[in-house]
Amino acid sequence: MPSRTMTSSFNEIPTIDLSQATDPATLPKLLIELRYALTDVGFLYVSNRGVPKSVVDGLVNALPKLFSLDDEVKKSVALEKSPHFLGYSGVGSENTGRKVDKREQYEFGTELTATWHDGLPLSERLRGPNQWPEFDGNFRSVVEEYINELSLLGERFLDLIAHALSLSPGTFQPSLSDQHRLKLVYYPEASTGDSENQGVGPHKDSSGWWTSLLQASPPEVKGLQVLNKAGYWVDVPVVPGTFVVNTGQAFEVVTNGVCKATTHRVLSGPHERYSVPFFQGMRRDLTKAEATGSLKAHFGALAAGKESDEASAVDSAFLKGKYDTWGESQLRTKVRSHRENGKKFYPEVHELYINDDA
Ligand SMILES: O=C(O)CCC(=O)C(=O)O
Ligand SMILES: [Fe+2]
Repeated sequence: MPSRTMTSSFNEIPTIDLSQATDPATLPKLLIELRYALTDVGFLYVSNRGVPKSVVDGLVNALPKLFSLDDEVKKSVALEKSPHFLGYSGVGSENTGRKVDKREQYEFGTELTATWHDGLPLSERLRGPNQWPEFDGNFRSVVEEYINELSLLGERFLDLIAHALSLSPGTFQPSLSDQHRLKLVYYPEASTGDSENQGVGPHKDSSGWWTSLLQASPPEVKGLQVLNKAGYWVDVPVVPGTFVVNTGQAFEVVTNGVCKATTHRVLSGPHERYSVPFFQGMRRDLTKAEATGSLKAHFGALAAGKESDEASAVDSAFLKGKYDTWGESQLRTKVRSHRENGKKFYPEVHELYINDDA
């Protein structure tokens, strides 16, 4: 790869048309666009995404009903019952950057059985079964199908990324986790005169390699913003038929900072909003040394670009090398985001994690 210095900022999010990846006539242009999106923006829209419309629509259509279920049903699958941080959490139970996020969510993951026992790293306890609410008989298969499709898309995407960064296909595959995670999220509308409008506070995604976000509300509903290198917030409007894909912290580490995990947030506004982020997981036992080691020479030749001061100040333990494994930093994020759960299931590290600002 030629050496380069990244100085430019961005004012909009580029779009990558995935259908161009299968045609040798369009692939070279696609790779150039993808490389720019990876190195200079960290966010992109993916169109012609190769996921059946029926799978996406099935999930989108379930959301209003899911969030209007009785409190009793929501409580029956409460996150606070799960050491795996899988389940429902209400407005006010999650923090980002020491402030409360105004959103409700159901978190699901690749369906797994719990296998953790004393002696294994605590982060292995993140693996476990989902909690399924009593709801429309079809719901579980709708979610499982969606997770399955997004897992496959994520693998195809990793190969395309490798290609765009002049690496062999399969380069990133050995670091994939057995668990990907999915959130179904509802942001209530902000009340008039409400000075606190943090839907989710500024953060870099800390659940793995890539996030594929489905903005599941109509285009007039705003909320998602990303921080550009000049320190300005840029809107990411809803574009029907696309996913918004962004770099997670693990990918920033692996690429030696060449592909930055871009800071983003959601502001609540005059409309309620639904969204569905899918987090492609990274092996929990992967160490920072292992993650950066083999590709050091490849990415070391590239100057890592500067980000804004606000972005550098965002909590990012794995990036800063504070914890040895990816799993530990992932567990730390979960404990910090859902503190009551952290205290209940992980008392031995709760204090350490919540007091340790990275
Ligand atoms: O709801 C959104 O648009 C973004 C959510 C998000 O950034 C997250 O959950 O990590
Ligand atoms: Fe995020």
